[in-house]
Amino acid sequence: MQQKSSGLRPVLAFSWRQKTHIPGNPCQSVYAVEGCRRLPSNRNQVLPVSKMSGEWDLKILCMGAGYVGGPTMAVIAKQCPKIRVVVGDISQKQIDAWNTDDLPIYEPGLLEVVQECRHRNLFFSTDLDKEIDEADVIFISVNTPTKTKGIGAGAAANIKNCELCARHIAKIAKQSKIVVEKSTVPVRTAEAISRILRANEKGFEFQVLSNPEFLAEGTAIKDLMNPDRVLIGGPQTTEGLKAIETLVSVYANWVPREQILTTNLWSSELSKLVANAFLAQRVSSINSISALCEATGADVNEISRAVGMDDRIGKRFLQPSVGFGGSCFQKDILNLVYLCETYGLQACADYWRQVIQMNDFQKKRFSEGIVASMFNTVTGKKIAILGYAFKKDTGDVRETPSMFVVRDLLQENAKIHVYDPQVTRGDMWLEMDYTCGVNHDNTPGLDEAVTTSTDPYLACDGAHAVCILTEWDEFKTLDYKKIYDSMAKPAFLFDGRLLLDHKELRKIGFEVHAIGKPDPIKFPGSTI
Ligand SMILES: NC(=O)c1ccc[n+]([C@@H]2O[C@H](COP(=O)([O-])OP(=O)(O)OC[C@H]3O[C@@H](n4cnc5c(N)ncnc54)[C@H](O)[C@@H]3O)[C@@H](O)[C@H]2O)c1
Ligand SMILES: O=c1ccn([C@@H]2O[C@H](COP(=O)(O)OP(=O)(O)O[C@H]3O[C@H](CO)[C@@H](O)[C@H](O)[C@H]3O)[C@@H](O)[C@H]2O)c(=O)[nH]1
Repeated sequence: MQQKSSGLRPVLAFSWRQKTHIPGNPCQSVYAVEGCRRLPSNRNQVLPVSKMSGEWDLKILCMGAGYVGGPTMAVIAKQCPKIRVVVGDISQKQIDAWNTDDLPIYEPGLLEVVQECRHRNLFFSTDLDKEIDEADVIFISVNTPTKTKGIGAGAAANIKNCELCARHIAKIAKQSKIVVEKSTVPVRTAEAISRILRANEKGFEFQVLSNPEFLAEGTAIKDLMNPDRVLIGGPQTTEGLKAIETLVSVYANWVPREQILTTNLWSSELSKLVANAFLAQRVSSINSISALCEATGADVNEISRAVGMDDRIGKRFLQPSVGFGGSCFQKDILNLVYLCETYGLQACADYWRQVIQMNDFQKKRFSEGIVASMFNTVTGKKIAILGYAFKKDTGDVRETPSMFVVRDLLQENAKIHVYDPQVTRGDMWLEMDYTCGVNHDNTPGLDEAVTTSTDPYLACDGAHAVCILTEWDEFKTLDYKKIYDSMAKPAFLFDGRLLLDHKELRKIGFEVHAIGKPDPIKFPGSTI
C-alpha cells in the first residue's frame, strides 16, 4: 500500500511536415520535421535561435511541481526526448520527493514515465533563478485556490502565485521567452502577467500564452498521452502567432494536429472554466434526479442509462454520487460566478452557483440520510468510512465529499473509522482544517473520535454502519459476509457511489441505502 501526500496544504501555508497552410488561421501552419524536432519553418521567431542549435531543441521550465506540473511535464519529456524539461518549485520537500521513486502524488503510470525520463531530459529543481534564465518556454502551473479573504472572498480565484511567478521571471530573464499559463485562471489573467513582464522588460519581448490543462486526476497519464484536445490561446499579433506555433510544435510530437486548437487568449482562458462548469453541471443534474428517484421509486442508474444513450446527451459524467469533490470543479465554477458578477451578469452568476448549491445539498442529504436511517442518532456509534479521496486512483482529498460527511457525523458525536488505500491521516486533517475549519483547537477529542485504519476489515469491525464514499475498485471485492458478521446489528450500508451489488448485500443481511435507489420495502415493485 502506498501512502502519498501532495504536501498541498503546507505549500499553501507558505505561500500554484511538410509545409501546410490553413487559410484564415495563420497559426495553424508550417512545420518542418527533423526527427522528433518540428520547428516552425519561420526561423525569425520569438524563441532564441541559439537554443535551437545547442544540445537541446528547446528548454522548458515549469514553475509548479504539483498534480498538473509534474505529470504534464513528465509526458512532454517522454514524448520529446530532445526537449530539456525542468519542473521547478519553491517547495524543497516537493522537489525532493519528485527526485525519488516515492513521488509526491499518486497517479497510475506516472512513476514509470518519470523513471524513463528522469536525468535523461526531465529534471526537478528548486533552483528557479538558474532555470528561468536558461528556459526558452516557461509554464506557470501553480495553485490558484479560491480566495478566502478580502475582495471576492469565497468566489474569486487567488492568482497571487501566478503573479509571483511573473515577477520572478521578469527579474531573472535576460532574453525573450514564451510564458505559458497552465494554471486555471480568471479570464484576462494573461493581460496582468503581460503587464508585469512588460513593466520589467530590458529590451526584449515576452509572449504570454494560455494553455489550460484538462487532465483528470487518476487518469492523468492516459489523458496527457491521448488528449481529446490541446488548447492554446495567444495574442493575435505576428509575434504572438509565432509563439503559438512554437508551443503547437511541442504538442505536435504526439498529438494529431487537428486536435490542437488555437484561439485568442481570452477564449482559451474562459474555455477551461466553461469545460469544468459543464462537467460539474452534469453531475449536479444527475444528483438532483437521484433525490427524485428515491422519492418516486425510479432508479437513477436506469435514468442515467436511458438518458445517456441519446447521442446528443452522451453517457459520461452521469454517474450519481455523494457529490463531486476535487480541487477544480467548485473552485472553477466559483471563478466563473465571480467573473459573471464582476461583469454585472447576476442572472448568469446565479445560474452557475446553483450547480454548487446542488452539490452541497447532495452531500448534506447523504449525511442526514445516515442519521435518519440509524434511528435518528449516531451518538457513540462506530461508522466505517470506506474511501476518503475525492475519487478513485488518487490520494487527493481536496474538497472531498467524504470530508463533509465525516464532519457532519462528528457533529452528531459518531465514532469514525476511515480506510482509504492512498490517503494519509496528515492530509486528511490538513484538508479538514483548511476547508471545514475543524481542527484540534476547536474540536476537543478529535483524534479519539477519528481512527484511520490500514485495513478495511479492521475499519468495519464492530461498526454500526459502513459508508462507501470513494469508488475504489478494491471495495467491490471485499468479503462483505465477513464484514457483516463483524458488525453491530442491524448492520447498515450506505453506498454513496452505487458501487456494490445491493441485492447481494441484502441477502447477506445488510440494510442498504444507496444514492438514487428507492427503498425496496417502500417501493416493492422496483427492479433494484
Ligand atoms: N489538479 C488537477 O487535476 C488540475 C487539472 C487541470 C488544471 N489544474 C489547475 O492547475 C493549477 C495547478 O494545480 P495543481 O493541482 O497542480 O496544484 P498543486 O497545489 O498540486 O501544485 C502547485 C505547485 O505550485 C507550487 N508553487 C506555488 N507558488 C510557486 C512559485 N511562485 N514558484 C514555483 N512554484 C510555486 C507549489 O509549491 C505547488 O507544489 C491550478 O490552477 C489548477 O486549477 C489542476
Ligand atoms: O459522473 C460523474 C463524474 C464525476 N463525479 C465526481 O466529480 C468529481 C470530479 O471528477 P473528475 O472530473 O473525474 O476529476 P478531476 O480530477 O476533478 O477533473 C476535473 O477537473 C480537472 C481540473 O480542472 C479538469 O482538468 C478535468 O478535465 C475535470 O474532469 C469527483 O469527485 C468525481 O467522483 C461524479 O460524481 N459523477
